Amino acid sequence: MSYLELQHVSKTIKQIPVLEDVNLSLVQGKIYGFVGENGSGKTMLFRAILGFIKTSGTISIAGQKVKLNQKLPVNTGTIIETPHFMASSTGWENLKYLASLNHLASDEDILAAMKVFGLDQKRNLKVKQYSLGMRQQLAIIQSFMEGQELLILDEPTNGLDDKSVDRFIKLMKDLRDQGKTILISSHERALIEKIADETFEMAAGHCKALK
Ligand SMILES: Nc1ncnc2c1ncn2[C@@H]1O[C@H](COP(=O)(O)OP(=O)(O)OP(=O)(O)O)[C@@H](O)[C@H]1O
Repeated sequence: MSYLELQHVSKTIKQIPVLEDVNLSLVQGKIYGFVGENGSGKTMLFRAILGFIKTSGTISIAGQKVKLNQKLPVNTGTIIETPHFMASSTGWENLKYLASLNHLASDEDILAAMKVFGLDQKRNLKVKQYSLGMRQQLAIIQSFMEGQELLILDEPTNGLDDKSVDRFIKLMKDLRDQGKTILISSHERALIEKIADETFEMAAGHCKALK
């Protein structure tokens, strides 16, 4: 049965179609990759799935409709464009604050998630002292530390070095093996080839399956 379903999803901004009749039927427990050139609609598609923009057509997750700017049907971890954190607080304080919104991640969960990237060693540094890659690691950590069952990650490896990308790939496959459903967009086809069980290509708002 389909877990995440899009039926005839379209979006036009200022007379320009940015999503054109997108139809998707995704099952639980897989990694789905989305490739496409700059401006092809990857971010728009993810924003639509998250209920951040109004579209025509229907989007449903776990059998429930996604509604504009409302809580999603399932706990969903996201990275959409440049992640924002409180720069004058430490990495740890930022994650503790985010965890306090849902009360789902314990201190142990947060620490275990930080350890995936070795960021636990830097947890008491202020985010403004973090490198670009460390900030991206923090964004990845917040997206899965609560055991979120759906992950929607837009260009999640931006700024990561090779070792961190390898850790990210292993992490995603481990989460997939635990039954999580993961959508990843990237303009790097090589990453998507390594990580995705199924791949879609976005081009001028159209979305087509590649394998
Ligand atoms: N706020 C906006 N107003 C008008 N058009 C927009 C807006 N945001 C995005 N677009 C347009 O929507 C289209 C899809 O953009 P989108 O950000 O989804 O592309 P993308 O595939 O994620 O690109 P990138 O790889 O550069 O992140 C582009 O033509 C873009 O110009």
